[in-house]
Amino acid sequence: MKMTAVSKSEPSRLPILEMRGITKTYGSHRALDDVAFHVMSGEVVGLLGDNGAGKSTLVKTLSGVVRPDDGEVYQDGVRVRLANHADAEALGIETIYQDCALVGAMSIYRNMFLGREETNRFGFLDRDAMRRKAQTILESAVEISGLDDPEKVVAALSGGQKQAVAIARAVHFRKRMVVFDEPTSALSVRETENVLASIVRLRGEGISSVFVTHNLYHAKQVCDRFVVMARGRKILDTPSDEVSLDELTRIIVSR
Ligand SMILES: Nc1ncnc2c1ncn2[C@@H]1O[C@H](COP(=O)(O)OP(=O)(O)OP(=O)(O)O)[C@@H](O)[C@H]1O
Repeated sequence: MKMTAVSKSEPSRLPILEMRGITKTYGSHRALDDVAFHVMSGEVVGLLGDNGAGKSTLVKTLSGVVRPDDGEVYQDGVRVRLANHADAEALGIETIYQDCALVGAMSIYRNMFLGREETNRFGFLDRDAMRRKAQTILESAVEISGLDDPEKVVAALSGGQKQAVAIARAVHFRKRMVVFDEPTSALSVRETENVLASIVRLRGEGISSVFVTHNLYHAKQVCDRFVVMARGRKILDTPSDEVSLDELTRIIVSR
């Protein structure tokens, strides 16, 4: 991993993640054009914009799924590599997509420990330990009904319940930042409220969130700052209390 120290004049105010000059081209189309994006500790950043604005592409660079053609990434002021999923893991970034990337055929507890399975001293999977821990995690991190049995198969869960499992996993493994890619678009009103409450709870734990959504009301409820994209460029970066919903709508629609 390439690590280059940069100025640390204000250590406490360094972003936990900062991207500079991010560019991504598909053929002749610039999906991201010299984008600067940062997230502070415990901050909820709403990533907004019309269809095709570049939100998903930016989120995919954050989660290491898309490798930009150009640009730099810094964590706590130190230049880091973010070129694949393993890099994102190492930087403490968890992405929660609509389908949450959980394995449907596996139980809740197996999904919670996917890739980080606990083993006993003989090297075998310690299912009891994982089951017990999953139970505790679900009880403490998730306020959503239907998640009391860690043995339940994930395919049998609703969209909101799946997201709750993914969120609980992020909290338990002390992620620094959770990226939500349109998490509420397929959820019921109650499930949406639960996801929004989870984002607020994550902030309480000092975990930052990037919240991609088309729903400005939801964004306004939980975001500290808005970043608006249009045609691959960042066109607005503002504290959420400095812009009204009407203004936001106008800015997004006018581009
Ligand atoms: N794999 C790809 N191949 C070619 N073009 C792509 C690819 N991914 C994205 N694009 C293009 O890049 C642009 C930005 O797409 P992106 O999915 O990032 O937008 P978005 O803001 O997330 O839109 P939406 O809200 O509709 O999901 C679009 O014009 C899209 O067609």
